[in-house]
Amino acid sequence: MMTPHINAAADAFADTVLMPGDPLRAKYIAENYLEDFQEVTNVRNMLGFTGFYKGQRVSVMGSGMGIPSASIYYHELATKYDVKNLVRIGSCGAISSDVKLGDVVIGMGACTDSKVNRTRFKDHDFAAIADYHLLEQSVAAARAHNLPVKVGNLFSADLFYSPESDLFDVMEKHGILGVEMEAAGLYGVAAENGIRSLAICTVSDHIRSGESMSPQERQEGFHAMMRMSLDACLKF
Ligand SMILES: O=P(O)(O)O[C@H]1O[C@H](CO)[C@@H](O)[C@H]1O
Ligand SMILES: O=c1cc[nH]c(=O)[nH]1
Repeated sequence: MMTPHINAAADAFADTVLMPGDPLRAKYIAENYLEDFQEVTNVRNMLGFTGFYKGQRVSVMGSGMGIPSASIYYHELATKYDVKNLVRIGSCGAISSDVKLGDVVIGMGACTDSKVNRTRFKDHDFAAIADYHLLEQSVAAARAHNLPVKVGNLFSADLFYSPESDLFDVMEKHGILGVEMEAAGLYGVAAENGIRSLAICTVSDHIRSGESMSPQERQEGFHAMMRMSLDACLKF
């Protein structure tokens, strides 16, 4: 079986796929956390792997950056590979001084300046929300790891380099925990196809202070999020 963007066999993916934007973060997770793993797809170098974590079959695959790229993979995994749970494990920028570099935030909801959910939802405002079960199990896994996650709203931006700097003030006023580029699209695809989804992000940049992680830290450094999301998968 193949889609235009995934060259994996029909049964190549586990029910749960963890999805960083970066395919090399996916490779890193497979190599460092999964046993008996195999590369199952590599079209355009958007690498995907399936292996075992604490005895449970789990997959990890890159999504690319931004809702248009990621939605292709979310859609094909949901509709062609019968995947049940899509969990984004990404990076994000923080705005509030209450959210620090390295903090893990979970998107109970995701606002966006993208039109994709309006396109799906007859131009009305679709409330892009996480699946409650995945959220609950992820918060429980974080507690078990003594990882103080923050749960709330994300903002999925079309532009990484936005000219609208005053939008960050509006986001902060409305309690946005993290700015990233895929969660609202993920929640839209999941709702459209009746599957479960969640976005978990590690803060890699502070938009106010200018603090920023290196590319290598973004690829290989999010161990707290990797461990808690893999442990959460055991309960999905
Ligand atoms: O680190 P990932 O998961 O790619 O997530 C964030 O990083 C990318 C931008 O640098 C965007 O994809 C954004 O959502
Ligand atoms: O979209 C993103 C991702 C990481 N950091 C940001 O500031 N924005």
